[in-house]
Amino acid sequence: MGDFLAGAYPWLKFLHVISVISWMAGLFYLPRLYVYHVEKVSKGSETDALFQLMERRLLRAIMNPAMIATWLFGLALVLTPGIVDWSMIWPWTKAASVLGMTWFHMWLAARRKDFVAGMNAKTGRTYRMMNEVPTLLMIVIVASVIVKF
Ligand code: HEM
Repeated sequence: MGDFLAGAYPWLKFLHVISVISWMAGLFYLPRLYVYHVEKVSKGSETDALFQLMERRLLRAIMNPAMIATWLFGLALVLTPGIVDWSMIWPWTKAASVLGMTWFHMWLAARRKDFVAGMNAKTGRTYRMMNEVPTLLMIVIVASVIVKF
């Protein structure tokens, strides 16, 4: 299995990065949709239904599959011989940040259910602030995998 993963390494990394880009696009865009949803749309209106549809499609059709693919190809890279040296710092900062990113994804999914139930209690300001979370985590992750401190 080690030999197979080592041979497939460039392709695994290619697939990992493509999945990451798709996942991140959703992680940046969904909180922006929530900002406009909470600030500009009245509950029960036609626009409310349209926002709920866009949010559901973005989460189910793009973000969930992209997150799963990112994890699968990322874990395959972890198992590839000679790629991760756990005595260094970067695998730990990366691991902590991807767990944070996954938590953020789950938080967004829970907030979508609040909108569906007509029970959103968060303000546009909260969603604007939470929008910075994936940016900060992305900076730590990319520094970890590129600089490899
Ligand atoms: C979800 C769990 C994840 C796991 C288990 C994982 C694991 C890995 C591993 C082991 C590598 C190979 C490093 C190397 O070749 O030296 C890698 C590469 C990479 N990862 Fe992840 N990763 C995950 C999520 C992410 C996320 C969320 C991002 C971006 C926000 C990301 C960005 C990258 C990039 C840009 C590379 C290529 C670095 C290079 O050029 O070598 N990864 N990942």
